[in-house]
Amino acid sequence: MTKTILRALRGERQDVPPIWMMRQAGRYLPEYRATRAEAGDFLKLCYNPELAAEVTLQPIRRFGFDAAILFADILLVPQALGQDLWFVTGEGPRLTPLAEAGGLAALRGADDVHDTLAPIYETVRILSRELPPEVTLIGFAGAPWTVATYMVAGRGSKDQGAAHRMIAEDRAGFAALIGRIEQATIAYVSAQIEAGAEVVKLFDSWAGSLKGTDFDDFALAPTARIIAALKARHPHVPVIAFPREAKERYIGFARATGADCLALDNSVSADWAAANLQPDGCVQGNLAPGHMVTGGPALDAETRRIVQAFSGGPHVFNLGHGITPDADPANVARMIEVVRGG
Ligand SMILES: Cc1c2[nH]c(c1CCC(=O)O)Cc1[nH]c(c(CCC(=O)O)c1C)Cc1[nH]c(c(CCC(=O)O)c1C)Cc1[nH]c(c(C)c1CCC(=O)O)C2
Repeated sequence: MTKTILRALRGERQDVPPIWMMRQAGRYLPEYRATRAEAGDFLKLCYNPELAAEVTLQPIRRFGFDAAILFADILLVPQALGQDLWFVTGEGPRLTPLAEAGGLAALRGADDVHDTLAPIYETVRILSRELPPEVTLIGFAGAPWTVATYMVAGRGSKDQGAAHRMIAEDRAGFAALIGRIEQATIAYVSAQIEAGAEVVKLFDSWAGSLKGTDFDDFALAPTARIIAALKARHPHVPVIAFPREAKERYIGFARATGADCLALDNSVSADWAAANLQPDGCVQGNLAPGHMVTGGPALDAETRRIVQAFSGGPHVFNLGHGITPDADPANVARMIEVVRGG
């Protein structure tokens, strides 16, 4: 029997939507914190296939989600391209800003990423052996724009100002950077699929800060080219696109890029998305992650409202963004119970 997530991604409506959660392996779980301590730090955990597979499996064992997402990070691609990467506890990722690191010319070619990323493919192989047969394995990468914002600034930023400045000052140079990330992403994600990933998700977490033709050139077009390249090699592997905070640019995004499913943030309304996006294919997401912290009757009500809003078409239940470290695992268990009819 085809797995529930694959059925949804192929456009099938189901009475009970399949469910998984962004950042389901993470610091809100005590078993994750223990395994990360055993690995040493977050990056060592990403590059340790046995332990990365272990943390991927933890939320499956604890909650029985319908999908597991490979444990890794979108910033491993810039690292594989040769940019220094480290994480500052409590603050987030740091890279040597691209201009200081010698610019695009100093980066490796897109086909040279596999030496660094080989342990990730090993994690995927372990997971495809060890996951329960009904659970779907999702691979992922960052979309080029979001990855580029970190590469240019050397860190996360609220407004992605450094990348926008580069677009204004050197549009051709920025387009070349996007092209390099795009090629590396195709190589990386193809290798994940060949190792056993059954679905791919492309995270464009900062898509919302691109407007007009910048959105077309740096969010929509690179995503469309990546999906076209993946579909040429692996036509049966569904792709989930996540142009977070794209607002009205969500409309038509699935059709224009060839994505099989749109992941929704929690700023769009479920009724609007059901009317405007679901007719084009599967939708995923939308529950505000804060409910995993606060729980209670509002969690039940919002979960039911989203299930109801999307009940007329293909739907994968998920949050609108990643679960936060202060979340209570009991609220996750309750959300799943409500989705499955409790
Ligand atoms: C922008 C982005 C990143 N990474 C990712 C994105 C896109 C999705 C989003 O918008 O959140 C994607 C990501 N990061 C991680 C995963 C693993 C799979 C999963 O969802 O469980 C995935 C899919 C692990 C992680 N990636 C990170 C953690 C926390 C690290 C830790 O354990 O200390 C995890 C579990 C670190 C990370 N990684 C990144 C940041 C900004 C941070 C710091 C912020 C934070 O701490 O939450 C870059």
